[in-house]
Amino acid sequence: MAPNDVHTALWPAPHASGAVDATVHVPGSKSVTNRALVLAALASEPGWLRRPLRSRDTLLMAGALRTMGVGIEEGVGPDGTGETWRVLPAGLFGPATVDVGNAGTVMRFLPPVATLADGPIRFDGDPRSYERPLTGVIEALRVLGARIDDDARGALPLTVHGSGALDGGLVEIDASSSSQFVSALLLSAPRFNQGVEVRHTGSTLPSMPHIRMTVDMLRAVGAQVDSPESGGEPNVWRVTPGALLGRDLTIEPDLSNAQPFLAAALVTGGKVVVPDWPARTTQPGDRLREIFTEMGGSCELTEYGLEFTGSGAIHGIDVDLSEVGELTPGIAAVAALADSPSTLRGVAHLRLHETDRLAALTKEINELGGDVTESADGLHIRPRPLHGGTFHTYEDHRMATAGAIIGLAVKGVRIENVATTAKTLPDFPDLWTGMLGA
Ligand SMILES: O=C(O)C1=C[C@@H](OP(=O)(O)O)[C@@H](O)[C@H](O)C1
Ligand SMILES: C=C(OP(=O)(O)O)C(=O)O
Repeated sequence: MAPNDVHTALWPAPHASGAVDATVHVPGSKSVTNRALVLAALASEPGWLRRPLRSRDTLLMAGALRTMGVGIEEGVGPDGTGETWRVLPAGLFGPATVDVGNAGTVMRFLPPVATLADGPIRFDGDPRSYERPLTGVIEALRVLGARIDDDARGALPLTVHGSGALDGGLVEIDASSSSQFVSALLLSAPRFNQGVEVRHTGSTLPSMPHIRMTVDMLRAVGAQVDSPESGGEPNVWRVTPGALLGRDLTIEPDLSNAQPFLAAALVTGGKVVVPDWPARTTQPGDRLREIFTEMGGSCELTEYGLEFTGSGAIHGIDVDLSEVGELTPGIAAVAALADSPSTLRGVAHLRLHETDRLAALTKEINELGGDVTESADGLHIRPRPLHGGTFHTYEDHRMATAGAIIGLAVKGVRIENVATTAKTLPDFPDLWTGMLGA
């Protein structure tokens, strides 16, 4: 296959001939890996990331930090076990060019890091990265003392003229289009001269668990953070300046990437076990235990992991997904196969994710015979008998896995560019066929 053909290649989504019964080892969390890389790079001593996710988004993050001077070595952990990245912090410097791909975490978390570099750091990425919201980060960094040349739209491509330090201080932002604006400012803030006080002024704020993940991970490396959850004002976060510790951190499995496998148990009335499901976590994917139970499954969380069992019935759901927006494509796919209608709400910001996910899900499910309509902030899904056809993915990993879920129950679904799952789960096709025992 010629290199470009991968984008138009069609993958015949496997149809399940019976109930699945599988154990699926899900690779590490994208969100945890990329936060851990940033925090380790800003620490005052070396650290380890054990079982990091190796996918397009995390390799872009590691590559970007390396171009700014950080050492990231392949290796084994301090006890001699486990695949590990050893991160060696160093003085950050430019000139350097960062490729953000279409990774929200890279395009938002790294401009604040770049303000601490000595020299210009240019940011560029996939065409879609030019359309994704970034103004909140750019404007906030300017208020905090940074010099940034952008394209006047407040978007990529841009150059951060790092001067080796940033004043920091108080900043107001509207993060209603992405929680990553808040996370980005907090992650680098221990290294700002005055730390930071971030005040979110917008009417809504999506993906709160991801902000809690940022706060928890900052605290775990020694940062002092005041947050709304710890008794602070709503929508206000404060980070005190200070040195960060190098840690030995084992990355949790990516619970959002566990979604298609749990969905397979639900859709086929089977059973899937995901080892190492954390007992406590800030990952939004943990909400699947509740959401997929309401949709017809049941689950048991043990020391070994999560065992999720389908009953054979799939029910529709009326749910606000604003906290867990990245679960929407997988929930929509299951909802299209349910025995009653669903309403998914609170996710208008998905129109500016990897693709316009609300439009893409509506179009692709309807082209298979479905009945989906967009609302102002989500989807109405009325299940209909579906038929085979091409499921376009718009370079969106979660569209590809959503199509694969439908393919389990509907013969003849062909997923365009399944390779796009490499953004966060390069092993997806193999894990999927392995789960099905193919
Ligand atoms: O901080 C993070 O790791 C993420 C935050 C969320 O972004 P938005 O708040 O932009 O939806 C989520 O959708 C994305 O997949 C990962
Ligand atoms: C929205 C997502 O990614 P990103 O980190 O690029 O925002 C996602 O993974 O669903």
